[in-house]
Amino acid sequence: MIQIDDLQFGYRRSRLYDGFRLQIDRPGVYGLFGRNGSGKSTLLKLLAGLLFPERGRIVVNGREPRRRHPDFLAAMHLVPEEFHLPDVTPTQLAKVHAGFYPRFSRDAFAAYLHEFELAGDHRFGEMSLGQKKKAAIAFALATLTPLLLLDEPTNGLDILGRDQFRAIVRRPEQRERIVIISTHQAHDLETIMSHVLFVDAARLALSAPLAEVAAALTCGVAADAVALAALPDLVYSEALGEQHAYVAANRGGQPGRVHLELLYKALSRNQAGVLAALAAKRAEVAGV
Ligand SMILES: Nc1ncnc2c1ncn2[C@@H]1O[C@H](COP(=O)(O)OP(=O)(O)OP(=O)(O)O)[C@@H](O)[C@H]1O
Repeated sequence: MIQIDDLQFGYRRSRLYDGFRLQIDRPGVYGLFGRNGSGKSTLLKLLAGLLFPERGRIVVNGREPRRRHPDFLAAMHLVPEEFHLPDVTPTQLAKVHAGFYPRFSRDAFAAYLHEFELAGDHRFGEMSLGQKKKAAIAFALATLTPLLLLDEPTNGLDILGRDQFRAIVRRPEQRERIVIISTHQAHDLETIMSHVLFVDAARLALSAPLAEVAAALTCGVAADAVALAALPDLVYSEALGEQHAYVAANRGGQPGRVHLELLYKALSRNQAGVLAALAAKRAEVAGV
């Protein structure tokens, strides 16, 4: 479980986080979104205890990451965007590093390598960038730590690799963990994500279950400008030739599919509109 209160952090002169709060108390796949430079990688490093808050408090599974307590390290795994693997094989990697993770599953690791079409005896030095990334992800997913942090995991994976990644994350043994995935590849998360987190301007602008977003907002395509103009409570739109893709408040309709790329644009261009639609839906559900 994660609790961040009043976090302040910056590099040298720039203040990246100020009064930042985040609470995660349920397992799930949390998609972490935000503009370039908004601080997603930094947040993952703070959660992993690789960077320390200037002010405020971060607690992960009852421990402060900055203290790097052995119990904390055994319950968390981070795959950074860029990483180095020694020139060994996946099997040798598991032999050496599995011991750090009490829940590590050799069976799951073998199954994930198989899913990614990787051989356990293939040296990392002879693998392509995408293959190394798959091996690192397979290892990370096999640790079964209660917290898993993945920074841009699907960057460098081919189209089938992205499918394979989603298939592994959907497996039952992954459901008990908190998996936070920072990404710009919104489509890669659409079918596996349970919660959306959006960081902006030093704060957490949005933290919501995807089901709540689906109930509050409708993503769709209007046939033309006239149909678009007829939509009540429009939050965001963009032209697609004659047609217009849009995000609008969902007034009493059934929850539909959330188009994450459109949601991201709506949050970037009209954050107040998105938040107002969510607040209205919460009030409606609460019967206020
Ligand atoms: N080691 C560092 N020293 C100084 N500034 C840094 C350092 N690392 C990151 N920054 C700055 O902090 C800000 C946030 O960086 P971060 O990598 O956390 O953003 P991000 O949201 O992950 O970005 P992207 O989407 O481009 O990957 C950026 O303005 C970046 O230039």
